[in-house]
Amino acid sequence: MSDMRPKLLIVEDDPGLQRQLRWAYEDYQLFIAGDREEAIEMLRAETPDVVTLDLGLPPDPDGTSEGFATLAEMLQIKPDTKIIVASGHGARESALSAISSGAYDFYQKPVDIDELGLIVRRAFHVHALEKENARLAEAAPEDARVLGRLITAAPEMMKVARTIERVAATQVSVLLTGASGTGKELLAQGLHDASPRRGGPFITISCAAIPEDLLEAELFGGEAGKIALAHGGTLFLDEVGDISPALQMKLLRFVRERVVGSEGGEPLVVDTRIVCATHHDLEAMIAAGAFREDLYYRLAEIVVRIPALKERPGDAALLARHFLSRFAKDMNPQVKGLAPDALAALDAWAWPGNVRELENRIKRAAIMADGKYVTAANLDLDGDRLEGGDVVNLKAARELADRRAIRRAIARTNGNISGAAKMLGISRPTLYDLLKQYQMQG
Ligand SMILES: Nc1ncnc2c1ncn2[C@@H]1O[C@H](COP(=O)(O)OP(=O)(O)OP(=O)(O)O)[C@@H](O)[C@H]1O
Repeated sequence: MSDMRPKLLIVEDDPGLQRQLRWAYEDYQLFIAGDREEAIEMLRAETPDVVTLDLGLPPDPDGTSEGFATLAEMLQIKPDTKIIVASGHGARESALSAISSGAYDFYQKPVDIDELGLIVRRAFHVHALEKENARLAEAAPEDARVLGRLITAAPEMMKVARTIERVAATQVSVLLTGASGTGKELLAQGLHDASPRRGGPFITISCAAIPEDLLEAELFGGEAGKIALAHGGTLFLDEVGDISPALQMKLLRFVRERVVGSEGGEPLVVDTRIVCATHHDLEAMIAAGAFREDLYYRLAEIVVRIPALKERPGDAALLARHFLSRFAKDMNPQVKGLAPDALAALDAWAWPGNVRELENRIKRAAIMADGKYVTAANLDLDGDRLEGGDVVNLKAARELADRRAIRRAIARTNGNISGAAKMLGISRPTLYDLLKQYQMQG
């Protein structure tokens, strides 16, 4: 069976230390190089994701020149390699300049195996994250786009989009039903854009947002009314279930006769296509006498039900990435993606406000994130925010990240330590050690 463990390359010229390190990493496939030439050869042959590199290599074992040359060459060959450099005691400066040359992290000799183990593990974790985010950033946008601006990978939503495309070419009236924030307006716009009327205006009016007397003027107010403005295009009546019985009557008359009154008293003939949306159950409203049945049948020749975000598997993450890349670009360019705990939290959330809520949360998180990745805490979906206070130093930050990842893995595997260890990419004994170290038992 092929070895599936992640590959770690150790570049170290001291045979004693080589031996010591060989025993320390049971979770990885180890490759050991004693000088630059061997290191480069192994990098090319095995393409390890993480490398630990001693800066004092022959022929300059007491200096750092050969170490820096190796670092530069490796990064040139494989820039995504996470290289952790080792510096001698008191050589903090060279460690820092290695970081500015592209090293991922550093540790100081003499080696503390536990500390180095933690750094190596984090390096693998970060590498995996970056790879996953890069893959998704490449894969998602174009093929996940339907009807122009709609983003989805869920078959339920694809079906909706296909229906919209098909009815767009016809003259039938369409009623979109679905909860708030599911994308009804976006779909109505998509319908207009896919229809022969795309060159005409797309006029929207939200019937719930305007008091009744104003709504009447907005709709029917002669040449300046929304109905007349939609001539040659599409009129989108959002929240049509909220209009009063008197206005329902007037709307019915328009739908039948296709004319509105003008200032001069002459009726204006309006050629527009009506698309409606509502989050109400109109059939129940009809049964209760709150909505006219005759109007309903005029407006709803085709009814398209839009599934809630929760009913579209995978879409929360897909949309989150889309919104994040948009907002991060404008507001916080260092943010590159979503951390695994954020993805897990997106998955677990019920999304009562649907895509609109998701969009707002991602916008806020993009601003709040202070690293490369948006976390569950940034999304405000994280139960354990108490720990999210100011981070004192890198060690504390690592511990915090470890604790979060561990707690989440244990929660997701229902307390199964073996399963959680597997999910975290570490051995069971290592996980037990961490639980003890962080006093997370019980
Ligand atoms: N599938 C999607 N892909 C990309 N953006 C989306 C998607 N669905 C919704 N949005 C965006 O989410 C926000 C809410 O969508 P929209 O206004 O269309 O929802 P709605 O159902 O009309 O909501 P409401 O009933 O509250 O008016 C908009 O900014 C819209 O662009």
